[in-house]
Amino acid sequence: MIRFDDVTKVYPGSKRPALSKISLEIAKGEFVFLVGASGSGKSTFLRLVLKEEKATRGVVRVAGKDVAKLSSWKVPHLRRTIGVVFQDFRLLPNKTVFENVAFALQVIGKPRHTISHTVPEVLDLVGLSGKEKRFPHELSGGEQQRVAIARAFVNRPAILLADEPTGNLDPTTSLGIMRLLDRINKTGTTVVMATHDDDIVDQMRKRVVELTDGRKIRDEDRGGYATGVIPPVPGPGTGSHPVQPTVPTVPRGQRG
Ligand SMILES: Nc1ncnc2c1ncn2[C@@H]1O[C@H](COP(=O)(O)OP(=O)(O)OP(=O)(O)O)[C@@H](O)[C@H]1O
Repeated sequence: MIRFDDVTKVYPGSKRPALSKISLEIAKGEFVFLVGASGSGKSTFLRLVLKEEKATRGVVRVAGKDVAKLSSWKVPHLRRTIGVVFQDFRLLPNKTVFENVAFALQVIGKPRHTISHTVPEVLDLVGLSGKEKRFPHELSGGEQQRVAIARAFVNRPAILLADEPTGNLDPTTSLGIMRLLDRINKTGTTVVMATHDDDIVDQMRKRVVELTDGRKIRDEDRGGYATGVIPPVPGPGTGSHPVQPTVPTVPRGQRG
């Protein structure tokens, strides 16, 4: 679904690459966490997928297509197959919940009758039925992020990119958002999420790709936020502070 072949990105005027020689494949339906310190290149990775930035070297493929070879009139089509969610929600403040989600369908020319039945469906999916008429300032942060996810998902994109979606939320609210992203992933949507949230990564046990200074230093199935330990599975009797087993982790592709 997403494939990087030896991709390097150097921003104009910068000496150090934001991404350096990244090769990686994300299959349809995968859930991948992108982790790494601030400035390690996570957002740049997402921008290259969206063709908001061009790779300096290497090839970025999305749904089998080399994005560098897409003519400019095909870029909106590429972006329609990708939903995006940000840390700061980016809702339209003077539109209601319904209108924020409906707008995503209006701009791609969906007819009114499609909008009137699709928007309530997706608002139900994200747990916001009954709040259609609220404005963003009348919602909690978690609810605003649910609206943003509804808007990103209403067109059933093949890929959902999330850049620090829990960055402004408390731990409990964050967990609710992660459950929602997990549900969306289970519908077949490929999810790539950049995050600094170690608790979330440790609890979810998904594929983890770690970047340092633009280089990929780890790609691990069911990984934790940090290298070297498999996160604990909370279970009966473990309480809220389960003992963390220190066992070798399994690099991607080497699992038996
Ligand atoms: N538009 C730009 N022009 C020049 N340099 C940029 C630009 N955007 C990002 N960079 C640089 O590229 C590097 C990677 O930045 P990027 O935003 O991808 O990192 P990040 O891992 O997403 O960071 P954060 O976790 O803080 O969002 C950084 O050194 C940053 O300063």
